[in-house]
Amino acid sequence: MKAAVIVFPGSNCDRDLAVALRAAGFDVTMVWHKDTGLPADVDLVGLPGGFSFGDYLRCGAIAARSPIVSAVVDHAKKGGYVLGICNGFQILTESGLLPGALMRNRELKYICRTVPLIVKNASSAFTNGYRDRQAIDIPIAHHDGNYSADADTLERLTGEGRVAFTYAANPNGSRNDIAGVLSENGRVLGMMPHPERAADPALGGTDGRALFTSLAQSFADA
Ligand SMILES: NC(=O)CC[C@H](N)C(=O)O
Repeated sequence: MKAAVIVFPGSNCDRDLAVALRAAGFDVTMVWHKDTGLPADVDLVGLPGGFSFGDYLRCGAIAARSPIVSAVVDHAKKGGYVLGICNGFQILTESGLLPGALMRNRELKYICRTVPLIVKNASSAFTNGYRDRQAIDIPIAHHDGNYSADADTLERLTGEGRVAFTYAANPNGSRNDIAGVLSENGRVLGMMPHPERAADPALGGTDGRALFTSLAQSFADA
């Protein structure tokens, strides 16, 4: 099981993501954003949280034009798995791999706290270790986490079971309380909350761990 974690200038959750993936059994390679190719036979690409390129223009907009992101888009188009967390989710919408956009939080403030989520789809490769409707606590840390998409897209996401997680108490104004969405084939997940920050008791919580073990189990079963 091979994973690549992409490192952009300003990433700050890349090592945490690598630690969580390694704990679940992945062999992880860190890949610099200027590289043009992913390691051979990579199963999963992780786009980490942080402040890539200082959040200039829009969060994730410059990172989405990095050389490596073309390779990540090709990987996804071939049916590869991609996990984008927080800034990684913003990069996924900016690169067109996921629909919608992450706008400024409703109160225009940076929010950094643990929030309750509801697992809306427990059948994806990312979430099969959870139960449907399970309540979990995961930290958020963002100023642009307000998920927005047009009405048709929101209806499609809900109808196709592509809303992976919702907020139990909406902290940022996201449409339909959306905290994480899946691609049409279920192999790309973008989420604003940080499961890698809740994957070890020493971090104050373990509700994020099942996301990494779900993935590991999915690859083991494949
Ligand atoms: N923790 C993060 O990845 C933050 C993402 C982005 N810089 C924001 O604040 O919205």
